[in-house]
Parts: sequence; structure tokens; C-alpha cells
Amino acid sequence: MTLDLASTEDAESRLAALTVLSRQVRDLIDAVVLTDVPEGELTAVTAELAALTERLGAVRRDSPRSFEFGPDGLPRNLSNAVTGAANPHALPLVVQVTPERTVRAELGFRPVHEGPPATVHGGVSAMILDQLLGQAVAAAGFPGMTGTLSLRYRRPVPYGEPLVATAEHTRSQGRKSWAEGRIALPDGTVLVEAEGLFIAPSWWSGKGPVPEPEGGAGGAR
Ligand SMILES: CCCCCCCCCCCCCCCC(=O)SCCNC(=O)CCNC(=O)[C@H](O)C(C)(C)COP(=O)(O)OP(=O)(O)OC[C@H]1O[C@@H](n2cnc3c(N)ncnc32)[C@H](O)[C@@H]1OP(=O)(O)O
Repeated sequence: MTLDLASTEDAESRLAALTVLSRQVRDLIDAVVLTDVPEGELTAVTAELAALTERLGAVRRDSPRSFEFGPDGLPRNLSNAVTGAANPHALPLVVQVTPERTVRAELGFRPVHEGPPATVHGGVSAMILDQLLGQAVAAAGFPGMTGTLSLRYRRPVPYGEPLVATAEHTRSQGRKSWAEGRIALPDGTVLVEAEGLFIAPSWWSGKGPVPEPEGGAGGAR
């Protein structure tokens, strides 16, 4: 097999442009949440956005990009809801694997993540920790799907401030693996902590039928 370097470069260049677009859309989302412009301006911007949405939809995939290997040989998921640089919904969380095979991410929430006043929505914190714990079991060599995730919300999570999230694999038994993690202030004060059970599905080892997601397409992660 020969690698078509020109088309690989083209694909990477297009993905870089998609990443820049996603960043711009994040800025747009933030602007929408905080805007106080008059109604006429809201209506005018909405019309422009409808036109832009139509342009982007002119050529459409059936489902988001899934796991793939980047030019560096490492797996990536540019469309992931938490880590995907090419998904405007994602923070995106940038997760580092430590030499001890634990995981760590520096993060900052934004007003768009607000639940209670001046506080990050608890479901958003849960989403971040689900991803981080999942990456912790994967980094330890035991990837799986979330079976259970339990959280203890110790203090309100602020947005607009630097935070640190960490997680580590704690044990495995058969197809089940457990991990713990937390979101903390830079001084180590824990705001939310989580424990999760991750299960390597029977169908990964060909021992069971691959379930169809309820409601049709869109099940790929
Ligand atoms: C291309 C390269 C890729 C590289 C790779 C990189 C990885 C990069 C990391 C990504 C990190 C993503 C992190 C986000 C992770 C999500 O968000 S995953 C999405 C959320 N979770 C889901 O959608 C899971 C939905 N549930 C399922 O698919 C299935 O129920 C499960 C959990 C896979 C289990 O299915 P199954 O394999 O058929 O399990 P089954 O044989 O029935 O049960 C096995 C055992 O587990 C127990 N069990 C089953 N379900 C549960 C449960 N929910 N709770 C507790 N126990 C359970 C059973 O009781 C049984 O126990 P034992 O009898 O053995 O003691």
C-alpha cells in the first residue's frame, strides 16, 4: 500500500480549517449567550446565520467523524462532544497522559456552561468527568464504555477560572474497570469528584451482537 501524501496533506489542511471554524462557532455561541443588542440586530444576524447554515449543509456526512489515527499515529476523535477540536460543542478538553498513565487536563468553563447562577451546570461537570475517567481506563490499557458514573459535588464549579481535572484507573476485574477523578482549583481544592465503572462490551471481543442505538443513526462515538 502506498500512502498518498498529497491527499493526506489536503485532508489535514481541511481538518485544520474545520477546527478554526469550530473555534469561531464557539465564539459565536458565547456571543449569543451574552449579547444584549437590539431585536432588529438579532433578527438580522439570525438571517445571516440561516444562510451560512445552508452553505455548510450543502455537502453533508451521514454521521460525525469517529476515531481515526492522525498523522502522528495517535488515535484522535475530532468530533467528540468533550475533546473534539472540530466540534463546536466541545470545550475542547485537551487530555494529557502522564508517565504514570493517569490523565490530566487544564480547563476553563464559560458562561455558556452555566446552570445555577455563576455556577457550571452539574451535568456539564459530569460529562467532562465521564470522558476523563474513560480516557484514564483506556490509558491504563482497559478501554470500555461507561456502565455507571457517580459524582459528589462538593463545591460550586466556577466558570471563567482556570481549573484542573485529573483521573486514574483504580482496578480491573474481567471486562470491568474502575476509575476515579476530580475537577479541582489549581491549589488542589476539589470541587467535584467522580467514580466510574467502565465495561469492555461483549461485542468488542465478538461475543455478543452489536446493539443498534435506539432511534436510528448517530450511535458512533
Ligand atoms: C480507533 C482506536 C480506538 C482507541 C480507543 C481509545 C479510547 C479513548 C477513550 C474514550 C473515552 C470515552 C469516554 C466516554 C465513555 C462514554 O461516554 S460511553 C457512552 C455511555 N455508555 C454507554 O452508552 C453504554 C451503554 N451500555 C452498553 O453498551 C452495555 O450495556 C455495556 C455497558 C457495554 C455492557 O454490555 P455487555 O458487554 O453486553 O455486558 P453484559 O455481558 O451484559 O454484562 C457484563 C457485566 O457487566 C455488568 N454490567 C453491565 N452493564 C452494567 C452497568 N450499566 N452498570 C453496572 N454493571 C453493568 C453485568 O452485570 C455483568 O456483570 P457480571 O455478571 O460479569 O458480574
